[in-house]
Amino acid sequence: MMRVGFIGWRGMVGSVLMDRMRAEGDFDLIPEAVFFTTSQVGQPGPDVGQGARPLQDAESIDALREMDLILTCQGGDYTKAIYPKLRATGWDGYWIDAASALRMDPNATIILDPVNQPVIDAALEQGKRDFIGGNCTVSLMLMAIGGLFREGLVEWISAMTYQAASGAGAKNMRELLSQMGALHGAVSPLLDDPASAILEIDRRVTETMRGTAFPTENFGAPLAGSLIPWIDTALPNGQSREEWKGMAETNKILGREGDPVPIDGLCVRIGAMRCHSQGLTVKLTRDCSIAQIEEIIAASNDWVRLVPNDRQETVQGLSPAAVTGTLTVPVGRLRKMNLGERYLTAFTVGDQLLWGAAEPLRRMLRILIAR
Ligand SMILES: NC(=O)C1=CN([C@@H]2O[C@H](COP(=O)(O)OP(=O)(O)OC[C@H]3O[C@@H](n4cnc5c(N)ncnc54)[C@H](OP(=O)(O)O)[C@@H]3O)[C@@H](O)[C@H]2O)C=CC1
Ligand SMILES: N[C@@H](CC(=O)OP(=O)(O)O)C(=O)O
Repeated sequence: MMRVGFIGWRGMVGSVLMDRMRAEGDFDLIPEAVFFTTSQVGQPGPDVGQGARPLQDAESIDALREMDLILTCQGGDYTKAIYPKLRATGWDGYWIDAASALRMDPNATIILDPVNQPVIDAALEQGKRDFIGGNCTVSLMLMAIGGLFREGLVEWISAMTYQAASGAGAKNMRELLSQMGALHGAVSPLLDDPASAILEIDRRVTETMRGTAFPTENFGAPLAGSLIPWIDTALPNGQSREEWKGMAETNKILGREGDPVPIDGLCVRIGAMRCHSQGLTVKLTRDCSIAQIEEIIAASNDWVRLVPNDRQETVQGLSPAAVTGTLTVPVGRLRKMNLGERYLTAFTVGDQLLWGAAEPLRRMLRILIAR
């Protein structure tokens, strides 16, 4: 593996990827890292230990064809525009992509190696060359409870999600903070006065949130102090596309499209910055003690962490505030439900820019470099 081309490296997902690759010394393993851009051709690229060379044109098929491997975080529109043209030239390099555009293509493999290394190995043996990062919510759910799937314990899952602003993009993270600031600004004199009436504060907050000056250009609705129970586009069956991905991508990741596990739920945007959370209901295929379930989950990968079903530990460790910026995927609130012994509930949190986006990509790059 000689030349690796990076596209989308300065965006939000790409920047997290670059940080992780630097931290793990990944660039030391790449003989030639070539950086592309759609808007800054010729400007100096990043220095990853090989000197800062001029950025190349990400729309030049000729330049892209020189690469043995392309890793893109540029987004689905870029993939749809460039990938078919590049393959049409006969280019047979590896394509690693953060965008969803190619995920369900039969030739593509969705990558999450701590969960589906055997699926990745089989794809490589079959000569497959397209390796696509999964949807953040799906990847984080599988990092959390992949062990239960591995043990054949999952009959079905209902996943209720609490998704961070970052999933909608950098502008949306800014808008969330602007909304928070606008709400605070509307009542700050009243907050400073301990004698002020809380219902008056609440009235002004509501008035501000509903006002035409409230910044909602990106979300289309208030998120700070509220929530948005719809993510992505609508499908004819009433699901949102984000909800559809839960079942479609999970079963593809696990390589069990022929015998799919039913998964469904509601996906909700909340005012967290970059951690997605999920409340899961799992119908187990057989009765299994909580101790056994905890053991299976804890042993399933190096990043999952069991949080005891204890108030203090949950409040301290099972939240976006505790997890953000880390690779740890805590799972807690594990207990059997009143519904019956085979109904398990769990809550999990994960950083959607790390395991939800950048981390599976850099790990796939390493897998390919090591071949
Ligand atoms: N956000 C998320 O949670 C997830 C996103 N993805 C996928 O990754 C894609 C990229 O997402 P994301 O990283 O959020 O997108 P960004 O909007 O942060 O970056 C995308 C591109 O915008 C260009 N750009 C223009 N102005 C700037 C600027 N000021 N700073 C940085 N980049 C700039 C860059 O391209 P150039 O250098 O060519 O100008 C950059 O690569 C998505 O479209 C999606 O397909 C996948 C999983 C999760
Ligand atoms: N849709 C996700 C983020 C994302 O980029 O998903 P996907 O990679 O499946 O398009 C969210 O809004 O939280």
